[in-house]
Amino acid sequence: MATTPAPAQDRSAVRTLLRLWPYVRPVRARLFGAALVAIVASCVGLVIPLALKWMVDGPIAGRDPAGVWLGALFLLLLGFTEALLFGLRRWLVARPLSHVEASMRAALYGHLQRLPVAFHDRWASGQLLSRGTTDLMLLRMFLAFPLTFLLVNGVTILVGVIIMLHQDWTLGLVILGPAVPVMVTCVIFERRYARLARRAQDQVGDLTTVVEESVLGIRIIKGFGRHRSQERAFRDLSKTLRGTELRKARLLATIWGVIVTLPEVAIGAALVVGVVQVADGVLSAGTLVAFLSTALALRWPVESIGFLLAMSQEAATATERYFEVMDAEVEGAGGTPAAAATPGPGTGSAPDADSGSAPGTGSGSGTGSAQGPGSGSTPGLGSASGPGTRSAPGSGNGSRSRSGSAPDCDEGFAPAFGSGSGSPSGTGPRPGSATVQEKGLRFHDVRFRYPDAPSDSLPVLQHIDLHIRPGESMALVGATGSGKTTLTALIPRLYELTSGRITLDGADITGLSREALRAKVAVAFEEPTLFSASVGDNVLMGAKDTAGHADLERALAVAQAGFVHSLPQGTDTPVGEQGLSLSGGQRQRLALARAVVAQPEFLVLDDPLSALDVHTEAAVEAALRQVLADTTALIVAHRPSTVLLADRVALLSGGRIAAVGTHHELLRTNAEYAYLMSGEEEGAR
Ligand SMILES: Nc1ncnc2c1ncn2[C@@H]1O[C@H](COP(=O)(O)OP(=O)(O)OP(=O)(O)O)[C@@H](O)[C@H]1O
Repeated sequence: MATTPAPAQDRSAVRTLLRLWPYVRPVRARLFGAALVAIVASCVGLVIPLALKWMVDGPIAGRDPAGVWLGALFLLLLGFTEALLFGLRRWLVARPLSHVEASMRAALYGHLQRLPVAFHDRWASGQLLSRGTTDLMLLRMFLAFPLTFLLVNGVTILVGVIIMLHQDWTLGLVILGPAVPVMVTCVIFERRYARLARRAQDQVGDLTTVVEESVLGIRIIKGFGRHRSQERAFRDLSKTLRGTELRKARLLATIWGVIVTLPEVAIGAALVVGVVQVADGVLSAGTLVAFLSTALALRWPVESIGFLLAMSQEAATATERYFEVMDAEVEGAGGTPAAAATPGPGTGSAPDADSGSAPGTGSGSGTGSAQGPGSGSTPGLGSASGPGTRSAPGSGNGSRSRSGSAPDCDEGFAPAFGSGSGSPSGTGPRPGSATVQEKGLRFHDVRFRYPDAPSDSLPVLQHIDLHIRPGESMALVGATGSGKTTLTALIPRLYELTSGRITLDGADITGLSREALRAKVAVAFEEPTLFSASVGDNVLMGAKDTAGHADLERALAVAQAGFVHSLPQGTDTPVGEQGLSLSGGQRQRLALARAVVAQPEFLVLDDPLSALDVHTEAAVEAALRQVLADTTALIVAHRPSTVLLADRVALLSGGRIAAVGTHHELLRTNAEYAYLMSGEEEGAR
């Protein structure tokens, strides 16, 4: 399970909450206005005891009914004004705060999209979901309530205490007696509550993860009859969360008890002292009434401090959790076009070449201009121009021309790669363009270790030197877990290299802007992920915004995905969440269509035909051959039928390229390869 970073110890809640300022800034006028209105409303409430004093010492003592009616009317007016002002405050904050919540949520979502895959590998999805939902709701509630009322209540208490001291300072001191113990309790409470709030909010994230996994994996759970154990896991987590929530409630109850009891005792004591003073004739009855009314009016502002502090702590925790994600470094947009155009030692081989770019700073400086000259001929998907009529793979001389077998081979395995007959246009060196050796897709001494792997563990890939020539397709074969998927993920920079370089037509991929890189390279993964959108939208996701119906149809034809036309709404049919309304093979064909729709220069396919029946596979292969004729491709393959799509095969073993050659050469010369292919070899022949 992914983890979340350990919570910061003893952080300052105020400092943490201040980080919200950039989001609150645009609505500051409304917020301050609302706070001012609330302060006025509270102070209006404090005038009521003074009006009472006037009534008791005046019209009531003088038995003046008209005065009493006048006083009552005045009290009614004050009460009405107070209610109206509090209503106005609510109206002032409601809309801007929902705007703050929405903009924070949008910023979080945008940031999540830009974070590297390594980040998503580390973080449980439930933890991210809970940050985007529960935590942001807590923040909105904090801005709407505690933020204003901690200020409003503070001012109200201050004004109330001044009024009370002014009425009778001895009674005032009696009332102020519990202030110090209440404050000490609040400080202790705050620290403990902060720890519990953090724990509870993390546990909500864990619970969300379990729910999400269970919903997504419902078929497996049902298929294996695991619903009871899932329920148990869920129940255990909810029990833990309930325990934390109960501890929070107990803590809140304790502080509430202290905050309510001590002032009540003080009011009781003030009442006794006051009555004695009135009896002694030192204090007027009206003053005592006013004093006690003021003290009672302050009860709510004092009592609410407990839960306002609790809500503030929860908001501070939510802020902390929110910024744990927002502070994570996003993928840089890439290097400069210059760097891209001039490959060479040191150009961007550092794995963190793009790190450090703060959100929003990645200005995508690189553009398509980074492409090597001569590489721009976009292959027509269905055109099958030139040597598309490749002879049966495995013949050792793939009819597709190659630019010589020279030093593009790896680590000394250089079986004679066929007799590359003829030379394809666009592969020869031109003045100022990348040399023959540089053209195509090239791995230069690539080493890779997953960012979260222990530093003393062996890298998944090391000393990878591989050259896929322009227009060539290479199959990547290796045992399960040998690192094939990892290798393919490095080309579109889903992960940064630990060391070494990958170049496309001589341009270091770290020097290309992400946009330019992803425009050149298209990928289809083994797990075909679809989104809850229409079939057409899912496929066109791989194309430029300008792509239209013709591109869609061409890509569907290549992927043999004609089945979409028999769906109820054709290409407009929604595929449902994760495309689960389609079969695995159908999903895989749509993912393949998405990869080829943009007619990419470089195609990376991770075992793209694994879920297809033999007939569909043969049809897709026939169509794919046309695409591959003009595309430089790396195809992860487990089966000879897929391997046969490629001109050459690279065998990945022990994290290294162990051999490169044609299918038949490797079958003859490499025991491991022969073993890997043996399962289906007979059938293929
Ligand atoms: N995100 C990750 N974090 C850490 N290690 C990983 C991660 N993904 C894969 N690995 C490890 O990297 C190694 C290579 O995995 P990879 O998926 O590249 O193998 P593969 O050759 O594609 O396997 P298969 O043929 O089964 O698809 C495995 O040992 C795997 O455990």
